[in-house]
Amino acid sequence: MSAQLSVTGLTKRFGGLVAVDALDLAVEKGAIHGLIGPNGAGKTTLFSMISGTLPVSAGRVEFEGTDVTGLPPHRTVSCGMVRTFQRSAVFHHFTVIENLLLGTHLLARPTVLGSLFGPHRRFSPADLEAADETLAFIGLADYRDAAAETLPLGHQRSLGIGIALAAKPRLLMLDEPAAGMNRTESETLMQLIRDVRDRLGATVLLVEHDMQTVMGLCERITVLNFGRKLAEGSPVEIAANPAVIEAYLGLDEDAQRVAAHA
Ligand SMILES: Nc1ncnc2c1ncn2[C@@H]1O[C@H](COP(=O)(O)OP(=O)(O)OP(=O)(O)O)[C@@H](O)[C@H]1O
Repeated sequence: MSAQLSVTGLTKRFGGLVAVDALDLAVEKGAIHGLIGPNGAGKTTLFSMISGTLPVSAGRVEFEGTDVTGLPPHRTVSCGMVRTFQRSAVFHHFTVIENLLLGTHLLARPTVLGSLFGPHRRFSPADLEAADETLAFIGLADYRDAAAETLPLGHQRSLGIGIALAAKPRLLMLDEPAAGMNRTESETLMQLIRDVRDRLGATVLLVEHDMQTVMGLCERITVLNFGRKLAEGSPVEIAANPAVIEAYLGLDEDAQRVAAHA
């Protein structure tokens, strides 16, 4: 099977620091693929290069056979790749349905102002219908007209995913979606991510520190360390990999989480 996302020799240098070092990564269509690694391993930098928010120093990113290296974010979105950020990216003062409506327009525009005040600022009945569909899909129909800032963290994260879904991604990239969540919230999130793959057919690539979420959700996991690929395999293979456990040693919390799944 050929990869939907193919990263070759991708490199990011910040002055003398090589944050991502000649990395190769293949993500299969329809996979839920996890990216883990100790703090500073280069996970977010990799995401940012793939999604076009950070220029690459070297290497190539191909999506569905097209070279998307260095394209700005609104172009990668048009190609079908949508990324969320570590902190939940919702518009706090807007209602839930307004957030989803903005998502439709925002993600495909180069600037926020362009989306709010540009020629397409009026929402059509079709936009509203699509936003309501997404609202039901993310399980927030009861909160339709609530201000986003009043939602609990788990719901805000679901809304963040809903905003990303408005752009109809074929690859959804999630940066630490479960950060700060309690177990119940992360279970709900995991089900939503499975639904994104199973019901919408999107591939999911996620960075996550919460091992229970990663191990329970992903079919394939890539481990980064110092900007390089340390290991790749199924959750069972990764949890039993001595190099992976070694990389996490000394980082007490993460080490315990990895060891707990070995
Ligand atoms: N804009 C920047 N300028 C300089 N150095 C940076 C910049 N962004 C990241 N780095 C450095 O690059 C390395 C990789 O950082 P990155 O945030 O990608 O790691 P990460 O694996 O996502 O870490 P975490 O799990 O803590 O989010 C780190 O050493 C970081 O300090």
